[in-house]
Amino acid sequence: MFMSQVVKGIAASDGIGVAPAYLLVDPDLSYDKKKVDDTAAEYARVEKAFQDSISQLETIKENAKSRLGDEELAVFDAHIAILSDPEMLSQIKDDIELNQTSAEEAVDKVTTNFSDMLAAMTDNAYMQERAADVKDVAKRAMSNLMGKELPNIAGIDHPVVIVAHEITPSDTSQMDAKYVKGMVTDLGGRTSHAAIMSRTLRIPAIVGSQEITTTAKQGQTVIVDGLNGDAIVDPSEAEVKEYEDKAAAFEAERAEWAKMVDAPSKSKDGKDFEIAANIGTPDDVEDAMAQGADGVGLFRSEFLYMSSDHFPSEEEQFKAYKVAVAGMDGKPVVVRTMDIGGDKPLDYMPLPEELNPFLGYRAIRICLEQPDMFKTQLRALIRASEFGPIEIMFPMIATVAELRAAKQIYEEAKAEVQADHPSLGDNVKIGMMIEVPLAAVNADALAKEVDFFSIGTNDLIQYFFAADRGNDAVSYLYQPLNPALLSVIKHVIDAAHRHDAKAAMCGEMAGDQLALPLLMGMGLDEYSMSATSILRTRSMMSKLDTTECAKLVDDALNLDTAEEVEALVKERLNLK
Ligand SMILES: C=C(OP(=O)(O)O)C(=O)O
Ligand SMILES: [Mg+2]
Repeated sequence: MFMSQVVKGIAASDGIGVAPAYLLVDPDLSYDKKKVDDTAAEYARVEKAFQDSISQLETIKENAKSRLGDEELAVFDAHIAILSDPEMLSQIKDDIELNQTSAEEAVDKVTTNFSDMLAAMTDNAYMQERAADVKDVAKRAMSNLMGKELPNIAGIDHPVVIVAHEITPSDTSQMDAKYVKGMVTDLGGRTSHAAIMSRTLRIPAIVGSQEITTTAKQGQTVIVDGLNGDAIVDPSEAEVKEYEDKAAAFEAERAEWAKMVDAPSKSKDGKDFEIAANIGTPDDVEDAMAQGADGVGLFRSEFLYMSSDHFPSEEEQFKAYKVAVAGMDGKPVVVRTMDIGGDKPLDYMPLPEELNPFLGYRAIRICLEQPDMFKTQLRALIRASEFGPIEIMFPMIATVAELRAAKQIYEEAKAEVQADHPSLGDNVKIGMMIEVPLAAVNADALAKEVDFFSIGTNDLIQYFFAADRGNDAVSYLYQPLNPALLSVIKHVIDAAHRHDAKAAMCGEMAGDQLALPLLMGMGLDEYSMSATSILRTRSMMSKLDTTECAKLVDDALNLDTAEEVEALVKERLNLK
């Protein structure tokens, strides 16, 4: 009898997608050692595999041209150059002729020697990085030798559902949302960066399924239900029909929300709020405007650094910020200074090996240690403020001393810019993220020093509950509705207001339907979220009364568990 399989995971990005599975899993490249007799034929296999690899890279480069910049495209040229290296080819040839080794063994041995040699050049970071390139190229050549296909996200040119053990932010940045109809991973939590990117790209997604890579086979149809976290592998026709209907109902709801695009962000009783967009690159501004965002509440500037192969210069950064702020047409753009480290490393900026990178040398901690690098970003931002309202926000601030040090460096950067452009930067608002528990508790002292707070609940919850945000095994501890957490959030909002600072939120909780009435009841001013969630939130906000929301907060804070709060909110909202 026909049996589809349902794999359950964490719903990470709304929507429903159906397409054949594209496994982002490396093929098995192991081989048996053997002696060959016809060494000339064996070397001819190597030549063919290398030639095929070059042709594939040329095609991938050609296809990616419209989406990637010159620097990213140059990586393909570097890989082609390695495949044409006469020294490497002659060593492979010698090994086959002299030792009668198989093509697989010779390629494996020689490329491993090359990459080990490069990796050992500890005084030359550039050459060390090339070691990874040689490994990458060797993998392609080996798969061609063995007639196995290598996954290649940038080259996908037909509808697929991506199935992977784990997806990195750099994988998502190569995805073309036109073809990627959904994604399902074994690992990851709702606030992992891959999940956040899938929402930005509007790709229905399920993370933390634990078993999708063992259940789904290459090419098998997969339904991704990003609304409730079910992946249906090899569905029946009836199931496909059922989900097509569900997708149509979701689209109808979306069409209803779309009517809110020019509406103000107001509660039922007429209180004004702001609903802003979280963006990763200046290109996302277009979508933010199309979704009617009141501004950008979080520009994750580190993605600018991550998509480059070198440290972006002041001029390069200035151009990017200018595009973003000009694109928002007078609406404010909050740029968070670089939040590198944790799960967002930079290839060209070696960071120390750390046991706990999320608790380590990251974000503002790096910037305060390397003020010249920090100032380059700040000068670019101040200069871009000529083209629209830019606000600057510091990530991961724990103490008042850190905040003051960051502001001091900002003042120095401003003085440098003002030597050429007097008064530029005088209107730039300065804020900080609240994502370290100590900062949340100490919000009154910090609020005196800033124009605004933005609560980063992704990290705040991770640190508050001591539960890695990307680890599905502890995802039950992602509890935005936990009353103890809610009381801390309320304290942060109240502290901001006591000191005339604005209270914003840019963590994923800001777009959470069940959290919305609670946050409105606490008086949160700005809600910054994936652009895809803006209209749904605005629609829901227009139906909520702030006095009733405030009563809901009082009642919720008297409860003891997240489950009890969830039940209470659902009852008040008349949800099942
Ligand atoms: C918005 C946040 O920043 P990021 O998700 O980039 O860490 C957060 O921590 O909530
Ligand atoms: Mg954060």
